[in-house]
Order: sequence, then C-alpha cells, then structure tokens
Amino acid sequence: MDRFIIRGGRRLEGEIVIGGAKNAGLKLMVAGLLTSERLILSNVPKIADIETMQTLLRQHGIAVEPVDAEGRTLSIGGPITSVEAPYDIVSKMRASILVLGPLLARAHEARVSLPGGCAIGTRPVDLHLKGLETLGAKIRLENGYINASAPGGLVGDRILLPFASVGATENLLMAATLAKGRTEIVNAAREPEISDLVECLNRMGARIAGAGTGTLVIDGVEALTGAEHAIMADRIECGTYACAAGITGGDLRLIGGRVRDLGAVVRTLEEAGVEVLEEENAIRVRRNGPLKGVDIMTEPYPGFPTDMQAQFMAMLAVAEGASMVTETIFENRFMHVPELNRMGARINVHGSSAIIRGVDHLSGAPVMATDLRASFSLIIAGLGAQGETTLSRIYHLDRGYEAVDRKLSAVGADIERISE
Ligand SMILES: CC(=O)N[C@H]1[C@@H](OP(=O)(O)OP(=O)(O)OC[C@H]2O[C@@H](n3ccc(=O)[nH]c3=O)[C@H](O)[C@@H]2O)O[C@H](CO)[C@@H](O)[C@@H]1O
Ligand SMILES: C=C(OP(=O)(O)O)C(=O)O
Repeated sequence: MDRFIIRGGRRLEGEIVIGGAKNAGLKLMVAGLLTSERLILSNVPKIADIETMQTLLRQHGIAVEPVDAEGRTLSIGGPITSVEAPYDIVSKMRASILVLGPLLARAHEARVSLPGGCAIGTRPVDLHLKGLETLGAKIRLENGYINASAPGGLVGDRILLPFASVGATENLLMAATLAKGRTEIVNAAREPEISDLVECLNRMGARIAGAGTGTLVIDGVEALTGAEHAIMADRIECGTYACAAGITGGDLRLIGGRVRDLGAVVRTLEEAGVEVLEEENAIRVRRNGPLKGVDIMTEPYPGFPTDMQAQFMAMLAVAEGASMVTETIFENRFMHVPELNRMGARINVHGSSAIIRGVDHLSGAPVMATDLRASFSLIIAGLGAQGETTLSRIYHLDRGYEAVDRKLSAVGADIERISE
C-alpha cells in the first residue's frame, strides 16, 4: 500500500491548478444515463472515484470513451443494457446511488445495491427513496438491494425534503427531467455542484428553473439530447490548499478557484488570519500574521462545508487561542482527531463539537488516513509540523485528490509518495 512521507516546516509559495470537482463530475457522468446521445464532459479530474464511475456506467452498457490523449475529456452515452448497480461497485463509492433516479426515468426500472454507511456516518438514503415514490416509483428492499420500477414512467409531483440533502436533490432532479409533467423540489440543496448539474441538464434539453435556490422546478421532457459541458473547478480542493497555505504561512495562487463557490470558507479563512484575494480566474491566499482560533459550524451551502471541516481543524491546531468546531451534517466525522492529537494537537471531542486548544507546534508522526478529507487534514498537519510524518492508507486520498505530491512539491513542500 502506498504512503506519503512529509517533512514539515516549509513555507508554500507559487501556483496550484485546481482540478475539476469530484462532487460535480460524478453526477455529470451519471447524467449521461439520461440520453442515448453523446454527453461530452471536459475538465475531468484523474481520481479514483471517476474511474469507479466509469466502471459503473460501463456496467449499465454505457460507453465511456476518452476524447483527448490525456483522458480529461470523456464522451459518455449509449443504450442502457443493464439496470443493475452491483454491491461491489456501490460499496466502493456511495455516489453510485445516484444512478437510481436516472435508470428509473429512462429504463423505468432499476436494481441498485444499498450503499450502507461509511467512516463518517450511517448515511441512509430514505429521502432518495421517498422522493422517487412520490414520483410514482414502486420500491422494494430485498437482499441488500433497492428494486425499483415505474412501468408507465415517472410522474411529476411536489417533493418537500425535510433536510436539504445534496444526493437526494440530485437523484430526484435527474429523475424528474424525464417525468411526465412538473416536479417541484422544495428545500432543495443549493450546493454549486447542483447548479453545475442543472446547467448541463438544461443544455441537454431539460427544463429546470431555480438552480442555486431552495426550490427547483422541473418540467419533464420526452427525451434529452447530447451536450458539451466543462466540469466546474473543485471548491473543496481549492479550500484544502488554502489551509495548506495557512498552516505554512504561505502564499498560493489557486488557479481556477472561485470565491463565490467557497461560501463561508472565505470568511472563516479571513477570521483565522489567512488573507483571501480574488483575482481573474484565481484566488490568492496568503498569511503573514499569526493564525487565530475561530469557531466553525458545518452547514449546507452556503454555510461552512463539512468537507472542509477536517482540513480547518488541522490548521487551527496551531492557531492562537481556542476554536470550537461543531459538525452538524455527519454524526461521526471526527476520525482525524486522535491522529492529530498523536502529532501534538490538543483537541477534545464532546458529542458533535470539538474544542481545539492551539499549540505552539505539531510534531511529525506515523499517522493513518480514515477517510478522504481526514487524509488531507493529516497532510496539512504534516506540512506545518516539525519533523517527519508518514501517512498510510492513502487510497482514501486518491479517491478525490489528483497528484497531491506533484502539486505540493511544485510549491515548495517536501513530500514523497512511496509505492509498494
Ligand atoms: C459525492 C458527493 O457529492 N458527496 C457529498 C454529498 O454527500 P451526500 O449527497 O451523501 O450528502 P447529503 O447531503 O445527502 O447528506 C447529508 C446528511 O443527510 C443525511 N441523509 C441524506 C440522505 C437521506 O436520504 N437521508 C439522510 O438522512 C446523511 O446521512 C447526512 O447525515 O454532500 C455532502 C454534504 O455536503 C458532502 O459531505 C459529500 O462530499
Ligand atoms: C464525503 C465525501 O464524499 P462521498 O460522499 O463520496 O463519501 C467527500 O467528498 O468529502
């Protein structure tokens, strides 16, 4: 298993190109299930989850072919030959559940493995299922699979989500594009990745209004066409490198990053003493003064994203004063805390909140990654620490971050990937 060795204490300076967003790209690929024509996606990141999604789409009979030599533009489309999403793929990547709505909408049936929980929480999919039932689907759970059918096709209706779930909004939104009549999703999630998906679906001929607001109105159409779409830049990758600049007192230009996508992250960086400057097609982040403790509460967009919580915690471990981080989205997203404490951090968890008492410095240690963002929080800690940190189980990181060692080395970090 590969691992990273990080020798900390180097200031990061220079430019990092932010890749296409994992959490937009995966859903945009799934949108390829909604048409028999070709969907051409560019700015595709080279990460393991995108590979897994290619495997899943091919399992459904959909062709996924690179258009350029590097495979950063993909052509997706074709007839659906299987409506089954098997356990071995879904258990690898929870976003696989998003094929359920599109399969039902186009093929009128689906058999999708239940995803189960993961390291950060139990993560039920009840809102996806209830919403699809509202659109007329018959759903039966059997042998760990969701068996769903809508022989006459889905029919539009009003769906009130009790919580603004990102995945449920996306599943229902895609399903509704081919339903008969009008669907209204109330209390829809407003994450920028959903707006990116809506933009692409509308290019494919869907009729969706309200992107970026809490109410999506979808007028179903007979069929969707092919289209071309560039995946938005990854706001979480952008925020992650901003924390790396923050802990090292660095100065980074994050190419492709957009302030408007970062929501509450910008204000929180500034409160912590990291300056954020908007430039043309880039964000510049730098820190000259001390890091200061801040309080954070994770919330749906435009609030502070749960996917940035672990990275901020690593940075705040060496801030002046205390910080309180409250996690409201997932019930078990503090797995990085014991590892950060092994590096000298002083963090106590009480229920859904963590108190971080800033220490003078962290010290390198062997640590273990538990999930995607937790992995990067340990890299951030390692970059700011004295001495050497070895991070193992980095397959979690490979799910969602491309070329971490290359990007960080190019801006002055001492980081090495050891392949075994
Ligand atoms: C691939 C992808 O885009 N993943 C993102 C997506 O995950 P995902 O789409 O799974 O996140 P949701 O917004 O659906 O989940 C948020 C909370 O709602 C709960 N819930 C969700 C659905 C449901 O049917 N029932 C239910 O109880 C979940 O268990 C969780 O506690 O949004 C999360 C919240 O911004 C991010 O952290 C993930 O990175
Ligand atoms: C939690 C994440 O992803 P997923 O929903 O795919 O587990 C994430 O991107 O931080």
